[in-house]
Amino acid sequence: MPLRAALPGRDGSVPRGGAAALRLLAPARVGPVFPARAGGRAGRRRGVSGPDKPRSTKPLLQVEKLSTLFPVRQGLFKATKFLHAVDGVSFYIRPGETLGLVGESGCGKSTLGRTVLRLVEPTLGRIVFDGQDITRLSERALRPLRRRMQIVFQDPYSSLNPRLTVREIVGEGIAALRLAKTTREADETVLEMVTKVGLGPASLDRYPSEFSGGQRQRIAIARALAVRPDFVVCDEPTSALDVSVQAQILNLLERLQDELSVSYLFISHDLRVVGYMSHRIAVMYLGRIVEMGPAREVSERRLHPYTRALFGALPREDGDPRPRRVLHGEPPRPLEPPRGCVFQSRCPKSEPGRCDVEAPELTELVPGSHHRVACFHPEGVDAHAPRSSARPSVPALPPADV
Ligand SMILES: Nc1ncnc2c1ncn2[C@@H]1O[C@H](COP(=O)(O)OP(=O)(O)OP(=O)(O)O)[C@@H](O)[C@H]1O
Repeated sequence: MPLRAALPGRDGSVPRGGAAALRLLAPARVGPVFPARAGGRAGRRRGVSGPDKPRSTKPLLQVEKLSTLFPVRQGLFKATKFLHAVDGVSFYIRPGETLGLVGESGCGKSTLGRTVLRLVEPTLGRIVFDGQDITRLSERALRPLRRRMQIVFQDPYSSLNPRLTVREIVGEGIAALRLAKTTREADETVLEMVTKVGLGPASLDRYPSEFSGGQRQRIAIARALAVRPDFVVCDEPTSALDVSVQAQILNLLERLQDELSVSYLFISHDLRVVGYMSHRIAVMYLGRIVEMGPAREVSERRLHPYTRALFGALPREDGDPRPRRVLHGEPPRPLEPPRGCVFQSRCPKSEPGRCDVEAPELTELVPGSHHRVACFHPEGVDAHAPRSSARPSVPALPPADV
C-alpha cells in the first residue's frame, strides 16, 4: 500500500486531544443568548440553499474513502508507525452549501480540510472537484484549480505576512494568477473585496499589525475570496477571536457565501458555531465521520452517542453550570486506532464482541433522510419519530452589524 502522506513541518508524534480538548467543546457563550432559532441555516434563512432544497444536486466536491496517514518515527531503532489522522472519510459538498465539520481537538479536522485542498497529500481514497479527480494531479496540473479552492486559517496573526500592506495581501492571488489585465483592474478588485469585508479604502496601505484580530480575519477572508473561489475551507476562522467579534465574522462569511455562491467546509470544535453556519453537519471522531446529515436533523436527533456527548457538554440555556452529559476518558491514540468502533472505549452502549470487533459503517437509518450514523446502537430506536419540542439544540448567535 503506497503511503504518501507528507509531513509538512508539524510535529505530530504526540497526538493531541484528551480531557483538555473536551473542555474546549463547552467554551463560554458566544455572546448573549438570543431567542433560539432552528438548528442549521436551512431552518432560519430564506433564499439559502439548505439541504432539502439545494441549488444544485451535483456535488462540487466529492470525497470518497479518504485517508491521510502520517509516518511517525518512534525512535532510532523502532519501526515507523502510521498515525491515522483521517481514516476512510466520505462526503460531498454542493455548490453554495456549507458542510460543518465538528469534533474534539486532534480528531483530524484540519488534516481533512488540508487534504481535500491537496495541501497535505492523501494516502488513500479519492477527491473529485467539479467532476475532476484531483487526488493524484501533479502540482502543475493542479495550478488552474488552486484559484477555485481557498482556505481561511484560524489564526489571523500568523496567517498574514506582516511586511505586506492590505493592498498587497489581498492582491497577491490576483497578481499570481493573472486575474486582472491591468494594475488598475487589480486595484479595483482589491478595493471591491476590501469593501465587501467591511474595511474601507483607508485600510489599503496599512499593515496587518495596525488592525485588530477581527479586522485581520476580514483581510484574510478578502484575500481568500478575491480570486473568486468556488470552495473555501474555513478552518476554525473564529476560534482565535474575541467572543464579541466572532458573530460578526460568521455573519460576514454567511453573507459573502450568499453573494458569491461559494461552498464552505466549515471546521470548528464549537458545536454552536457549526450549528449556526451549516446546512449539513459532519461529526468527526478519531479520523472518522461518525454522524452526518442536515444540520437540523443532526442537532435534534443526535443519533451517535458521541454527538449526544458533544451536545451534552454545551452550556445549558437555563444558566445551570452543570453539563448535561459528561464524556469520560480520553480518545485513543491515532497511532494505535482501536479495532472495531473508534468510540467504543468511551461509549456507554459499547457491546463486547461486536463494537470492539467490527467497525460500523456510516448508514442512513431512514432511507431518504440523508442522516447517517456509524453506530450499532444509535440513540433512540424511534429516532426519526417527530419530536414534541420545537426547541432547537444549538443556541443561536446574536445578529451582528455587518
Ligand atoms: N504533519 C503531521 N505529522 C504527524 N502527525 C500530524 C501532522 N499533522 C497532524 N498530525 C496529527 O494528526 C492528528 C489530527 O490532527 P489535526 O490537526 O488534523 O486535528 P484537529 O481536529 O484539526 O485538531 P485541532 O482542532 O486541535 O487543530 C493529531 O493527532 C495530530 O497530532
